[in-house]
Amino acid sequence: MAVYTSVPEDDLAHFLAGYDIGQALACKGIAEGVENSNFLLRTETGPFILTLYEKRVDRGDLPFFLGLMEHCARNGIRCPLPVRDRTGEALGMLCGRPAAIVTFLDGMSGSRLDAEHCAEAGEALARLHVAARDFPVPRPNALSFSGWDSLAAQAGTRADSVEAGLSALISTTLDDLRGTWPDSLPRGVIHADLFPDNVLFLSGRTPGIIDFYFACTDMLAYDLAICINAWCFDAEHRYDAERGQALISAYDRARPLEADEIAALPVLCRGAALRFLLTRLVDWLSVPEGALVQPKDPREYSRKLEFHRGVSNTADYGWSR
Ligand SMILES: Nc1ncnc2c1ncn2[C@@H]1O[C@H](COP(=O)(O)OP(=O)(O)OP(=O)(O)O)[C@@H](O)[C@H]1O
Ligand SMILES: N[C@@H](CCO)C(=O)O
Repeated sequence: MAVYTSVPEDDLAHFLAGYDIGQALACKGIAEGVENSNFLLRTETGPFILTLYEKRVDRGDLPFFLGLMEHCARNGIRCPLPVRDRTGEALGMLCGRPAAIVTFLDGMSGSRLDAEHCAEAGEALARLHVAARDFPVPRPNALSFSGWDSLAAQAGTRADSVEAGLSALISTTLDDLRGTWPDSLPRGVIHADLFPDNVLFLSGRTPGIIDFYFACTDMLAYDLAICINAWCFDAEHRYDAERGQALISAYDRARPLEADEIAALPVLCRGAALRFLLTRLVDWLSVPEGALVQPKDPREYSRKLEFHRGVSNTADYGWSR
């Protein structure tokens, strides 16, 4: 459950009075997710998602995210659309938080992932990269390599209270990446959080893509590395080469990878594993008082990082062209 900010009925009624979607019939906090306060909002005109943006979303970035969703929808991606109020605004304030209403997307997140799910996710990611290619607004990635030192400093040696040796693993990985992090790969708009809970499968339809709130401008192959980590390990956090082969080859068919992107995948996967290890670790060590949230376990990503540290080339992921 992730509800950091509750919404009293009369505040919600006042907020909705500015929209043309009818009165609220129900508004329920949503269990999944850890970053924002999400509610399933049903009004007289149908289902919506009400989101109150929390600590990791900068209000100034919201026009980028909402504009990107509209751009992707216009370019064939099945994703939510922001609902604009009577003044044409997609972004408001509710209970002291920036807030927006988006359309509800049908579909289910895959609970038991298989190679088919991974192939669909790989293709969906590549289609998203192609669809967003001409989105005109840049947004630096605050959670790329340049942001990891400060996250590591926030956790500091408290990391070892979560798992013995974790602070050493983090500092060693940061040192390794400092000299090898790529800086000349193809760049564009990336989703940066395309985990299974952000892809909604529905038979006969392209997968729905939600949660654009980490989208930014960065290396496209880094987004693929984030997906390899999120989709291609089993419940015991062991790499599944069949899933990896399915995901990478489906991506490559929809947006052919360049040779230097292929060669860089192992280092990108290490960096992507470190990024989510660090954000999960910081959240794990600092759950706000009273928040209804189940933080995600950082040790899942220390396992994945250890795996990638043993990978010497991309063929080890089960895929080669
Ligand atoms: N437009 C939508 N249509 C249908 N369901 C949605 C939509 N947006 C969000 N959800 C549901 O709400 C859940 C949480 O949403 P979201 O992933 O955006 O939250 P979050 O706090 O950013 O979570 P995280 O970043 O940890 O994935 C999703 O997993 C999905 O079940
Ligand atoms: N998808 C992220 C949470 C949002 O950044 C994780 O699983 O750590």
